[in-house]
Amino acid sequence: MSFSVQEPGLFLAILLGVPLLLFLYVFYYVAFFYAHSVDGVKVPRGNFWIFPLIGETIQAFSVPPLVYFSKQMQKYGDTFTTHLLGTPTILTKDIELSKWVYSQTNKGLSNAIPKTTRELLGRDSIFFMTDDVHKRVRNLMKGPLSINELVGFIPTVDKAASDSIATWKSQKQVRVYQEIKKYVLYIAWSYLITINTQAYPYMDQMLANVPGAHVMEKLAHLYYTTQSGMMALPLLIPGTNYYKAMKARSLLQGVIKKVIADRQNGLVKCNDFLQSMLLPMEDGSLLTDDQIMDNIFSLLGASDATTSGCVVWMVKNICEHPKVYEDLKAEHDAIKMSKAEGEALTNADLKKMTLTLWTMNETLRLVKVVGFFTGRYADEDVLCKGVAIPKNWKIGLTHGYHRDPAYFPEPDTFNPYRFEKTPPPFTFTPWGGGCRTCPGKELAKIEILTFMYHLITNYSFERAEPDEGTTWHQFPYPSNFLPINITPRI
Ligand code: HEM
Repeated sequence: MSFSVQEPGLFLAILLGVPLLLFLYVFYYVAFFYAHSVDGVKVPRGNFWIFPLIGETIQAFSVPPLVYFSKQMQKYGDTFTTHLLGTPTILTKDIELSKWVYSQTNKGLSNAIPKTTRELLGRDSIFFMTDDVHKRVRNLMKGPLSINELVGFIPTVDKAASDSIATWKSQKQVRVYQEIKKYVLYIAWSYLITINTQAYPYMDQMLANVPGAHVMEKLAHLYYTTQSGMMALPLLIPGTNYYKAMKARSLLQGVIKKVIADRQNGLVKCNDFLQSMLLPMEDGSLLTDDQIMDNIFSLLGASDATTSGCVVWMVKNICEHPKVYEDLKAEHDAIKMSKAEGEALTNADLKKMTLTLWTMNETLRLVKVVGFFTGRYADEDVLCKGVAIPKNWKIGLTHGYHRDPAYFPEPDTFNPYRFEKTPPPFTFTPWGGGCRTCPGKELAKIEILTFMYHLITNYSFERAEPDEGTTWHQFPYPSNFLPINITPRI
């Protein structure tokens, strides 16, 4: 259909009607937005820009998140209102408010995770559990993820780090982020669900059409395909990333379900995380297959970008701080000297890596590796510490107090030695807080310290591209995956 000056009525209606509708919509939205309050308390000051669906999304994502936060916080204070990715959002660096939010699981707040991620992680994931179910599943996970249990896993991590570093022998340059991601994923699979091709002969058949030289590579391929759908538009149309991700997930799901069935039938018994998930919870009930599967998926996802992100930023920081690098060499060389050739690291060795631990902490203080926009959705109107969080709004936790000079003098300077003194309570929260505190932090520490030991004792390294930028795609990482020039140490 076309219209022309022969249809002046229609033309005039469109000419006046469209702007009028747009004006009314924006007017309604402005009124609706500013009228928002909880028990008479208005939402914090801020700006949501003129188009409600877009809000400040473009401004917020076109600069590093820290630049955006500090600009808005200078204008509006430690807690401000904005509109990001279609959601009215309150962002805060206020310690009391953050502490309160972290401590809630069942009082009207749920994890703010995009819909696509939710579908791919699975609805029965720990990330979306609340109330008693969350508590019971956390308690079940506590055992296998405790340091006492993990001590027995250190030799496996040690071998994985040593093997990973050994593959660099013929190379002069490696990209740290790519290498570390392979290592972290391998460990996650090994710990969560022991994959043994002899015990699971059907796996070869199920994965026959998946690219990869062996089962682990095929599983990694499926995992990464699933991951690529996490930030994609939820279009279930052949060819889209989301469609491919859902297909990969369904294949992985089939494989894991068969492994679970073998364990339940007692055909295979392994000492891994999955075996612990088959035990009864404190009320005597068992997890369903879907709950087990979704949580294995969730732990794979939760461990991957975070641990890899931490290591890659640590290596970058070490390259840029020669004194720290020299002191770390001394720390690791002393441990190496105390061990026989090829002897695996022990928990006692890891405990000697004090400066490495401080370097990890300092890195996590400066870079929020879990992504800058973590937080909670309000399932009902919430009033907390004088801040109104209306129903369906998001409260985003920026960890901005990590850069508060009152707690961390010269906060923008990389200085691991500051961790010689424990920071004041709740000023340093890289693992979150309250009942959702990261349950994988002990495993992450073992992976990180062990990898740094093998890297530092085997190679001298320097940045190959000192001007490399940062990509802020969900999780921050060096844009070219941090290429480093390496020379074997004799
Ligand atoms: C350097 C590495 C890591 C960092 C910095 C980190 C950080 C965090 C943070 C801040 C949270 C809380 C998020 C929130 O409250 O919204 C969290 C939750 C979680 N993390 Fe980690 N994490 C790391 C590694 C791991 C690893 C290796 C695993 C698994 C083995 C893991 C499993 C989880 C799980 C399952 C949750 C959700 C807990 C719940 O909702 O109850 N994380 N992590």
